[in-house]
Amino acid sequence: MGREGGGASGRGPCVAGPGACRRQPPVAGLGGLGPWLQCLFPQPGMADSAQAQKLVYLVTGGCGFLGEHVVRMLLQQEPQLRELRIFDLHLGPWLEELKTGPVQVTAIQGDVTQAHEVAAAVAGAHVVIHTAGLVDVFGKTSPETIHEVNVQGTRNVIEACVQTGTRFLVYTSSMEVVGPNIKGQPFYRGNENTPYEAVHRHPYPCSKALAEQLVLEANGRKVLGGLPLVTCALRPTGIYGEGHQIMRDFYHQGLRLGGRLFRAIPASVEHGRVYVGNVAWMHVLVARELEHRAALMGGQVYFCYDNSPYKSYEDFNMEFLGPCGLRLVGTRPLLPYWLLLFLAALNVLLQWLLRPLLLYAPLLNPYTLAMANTTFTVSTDKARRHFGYEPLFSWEESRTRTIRWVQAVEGSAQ
Ligand SMILES: NC(=O)c1ccc[n+]([C@@H]2O[C@H](COP(=O)([O-])OP(=O)(O)OC[C@H]3O[C@@H](n4cnc5c(N)ncnc54)[C@H](O)[C@@H]3O)[C@@H](O)[C@H]2O)c1
Ligand SMILES: CC(C)CCC[C@@H](C)[C@H]1CC[C@H]2[C@@H]3[C@H](O)C=C4C[C@@H](O)CC[C@]4(C)[C@H]3CC[C@]12C
Repeated sequence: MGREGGGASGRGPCVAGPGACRRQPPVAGLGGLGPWLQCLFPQPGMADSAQAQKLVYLVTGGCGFLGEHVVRMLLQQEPQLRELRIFDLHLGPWLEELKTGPVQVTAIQGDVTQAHEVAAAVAGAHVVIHTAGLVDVFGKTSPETIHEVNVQGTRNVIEACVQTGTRFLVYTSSMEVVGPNIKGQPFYRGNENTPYEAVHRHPYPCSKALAEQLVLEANGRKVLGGLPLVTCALRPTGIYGEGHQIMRDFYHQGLRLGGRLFRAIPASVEHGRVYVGNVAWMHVLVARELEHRAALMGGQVYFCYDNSPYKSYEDFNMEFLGPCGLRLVGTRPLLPYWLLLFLAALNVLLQWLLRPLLLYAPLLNPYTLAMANTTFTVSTDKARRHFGYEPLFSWEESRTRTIRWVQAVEGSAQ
């Protein structure tokens, strides 16, 4: 079987340097009770798998938006799990509830930029899912820090695998490794092989591209014991779902504006979105299948996709915010693009002027405007062909879960 790669490989240059399956149905509605109930009422074949609980997984960034879903998904869907290590700079209080289940849950407070902390966490793990990262496109952190966490942190994870003999590494990359690029060229329903000039300037996509490259190049390196490291990278588009901070920000902004949001982006600009539960499920499947399909999957990249509809960023958000009482005003953008660009540039200036006094980091800046205003959507079946991925959550279920979560945010804000 020929190797896939090519086109939208995301290995294009960063023009600025670092500065610049076995599918199982979800245990619906059980929350963290799934594994418990499965123990009490074993399904056919469960006795075997319970005896085979032998694997140790490490999830870096396991307390983040995606990381928490990966952690919960592993506990629900990976019968071979014996120990789950959760490594994060900030540990969440919700981890406590997981510690009473049948899988040993080990919470490790640590920093991926500290090689010794990473090595200690990785030692003895069979699989590492590396989701930890600094997601900052708003200028909250310096480019150097973004590089340190996203690139050096990933290098530390790779070296820890090599030094301690861990063979399987799954890296959470991003669509931004490919685009939108600095020229604002559309990527319309493309796949992993679609030709596209992946050229970036912003520190975040640059760091993700460099880190992904490190991960893919590490595939095949000999780890302690002499066996080869098997790596692959998952590239989610814009993730949405329970816990999505930016959705929460838009919701609160809409409430402040009297229940209205004002259209800024033409409805015709498609922005790729994928439900967090499906992204987590893809991570679990890849982690499971890497061993059996190392020759096919090692060194590969996969876009994360599901059946979420193709829409503009704002129209997509309204799928959830609409049922929560918000309205998107205007069928066309209310402000001309040049004025939005001017406001975005003004925000950069204000951020710089105010920096000695406070952190001013609004959602609108030239980079976020370009992202929202450039078509970037994926249409691929590579994950299905390579490891049998099918979305675990339908669009209807993803939508319902997200709406319920926004409504709960509303309830808790009152
Ligand atoms: N949110 C998206 O739309 C999206 C899309 C594509 C890719 N991604 C990628 O998915 C991953 C997770 O993103 P997210 O949206 O869940 O972000 P998040 O900020 O919610 O989660 C990141 C987690 O990493 C942890 N972390 C940060 N710095 C760390 C450090 N130095 N050491 C240890 N842990 C550290 C944070 O504490 C946090 O819990 C990131 O790698 C991101 O690049 C996210
Ligand atoms: C012009 C304004 C009215 C709207 C601004 C929206 C802006 C904050 C949104 C638009 C697109 C969003 C990004 C996109 O969904 C994909 C990713 C990839 C991921 O790796 C990190 C998050 C990120 C950058 C989203 C951040 C918020 C963006 C820029």
